[in-house]
Amino acid sequence: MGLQGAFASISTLVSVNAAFGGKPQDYAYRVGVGQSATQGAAAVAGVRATASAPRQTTNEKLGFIGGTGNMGSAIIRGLIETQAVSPSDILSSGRDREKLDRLSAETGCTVAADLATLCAEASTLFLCVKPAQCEAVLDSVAAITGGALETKRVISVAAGVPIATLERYLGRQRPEARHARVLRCMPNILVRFGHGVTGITPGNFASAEDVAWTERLLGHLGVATVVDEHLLDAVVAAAGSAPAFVFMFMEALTDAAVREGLPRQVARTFVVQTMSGAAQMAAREAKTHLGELRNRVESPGGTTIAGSCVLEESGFRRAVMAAAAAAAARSRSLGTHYT
Ligand SMILES: O=C(O)[C@@H]1CCC=N1
Repeated sequence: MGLQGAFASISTLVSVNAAFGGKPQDYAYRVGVGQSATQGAAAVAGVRATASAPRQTTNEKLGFIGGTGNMGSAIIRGLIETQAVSPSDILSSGRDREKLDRLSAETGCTVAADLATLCAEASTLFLCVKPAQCEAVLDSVAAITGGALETKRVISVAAGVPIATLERYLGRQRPEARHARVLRCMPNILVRFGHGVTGITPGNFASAEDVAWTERLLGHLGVATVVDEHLLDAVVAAAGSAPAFVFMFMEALTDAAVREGLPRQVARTFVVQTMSGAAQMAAREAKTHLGELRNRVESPGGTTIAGSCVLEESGFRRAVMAAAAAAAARSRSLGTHYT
């Protein structure tokens, strides 16, 4: 086998391993037990903290408004693939009928004929539309559901739209609908594969059971933790936007490896596996300072410290911190815009 062939075999093995590592599929459709941050760290390390927890099933139907968008479809696919929810319990609506049909064909979820059907059948409504569309959609939801609104949870994943604003939108048609059971979430795209992070903030009228239910459900997609609303901007910085920063880092490292001579696909596989392995090591050694983990790789006078010094001289940390601060600031400014 030539060098190229050897790389190809390694690449296949690595991909298969990464795809199936640490994801037992031995639980039936259920809404599982939510994960604390510590349990979440174990889940990141490939140890499913929820695997031995009591099983809980749900017969509730979940309705996704805007289910074909990036976040809506990531949550739907994540819930189905982690077997947290049966496809038959998921309804989706959206503006693009072709995309909806494709989502339904690929996942088994049901396409809701219209918003009225979705609101009538689902007891939890996931609002996965763009922030600017929330007002019109919630107006319609309130008008359609009328007095039945209090029997439903409304879970918004729209970035930057405050709880008070969501409640106000719902209450415009009927003042009592201001008391709707709203929860606001900031998930990241990694919920798609059960390795996501979601910050959850209950609205003023969500019950403790609503909070626990939502934490359990989204805990199936990674780490799901309740945070104060003002901290959702920080969740954007640390998790919501962060996958894009990580992808940029991986892209740059892949280019660098190609420049050093590795075939691109091999370079990509090695970089992705290294990132995944480093994340698992950091999760397993959750009490060890990240700087110490880095120091373990840096031999005195060696290759790594030579590279680390260049990152420091180039302002790597400063750039990362400024990027995260910009993401949080943008999230705050969206919040002000929609107040
Ligand atoms: O870029 C955005 O605005 C959204 C919010 C967090 C991730 N993506």
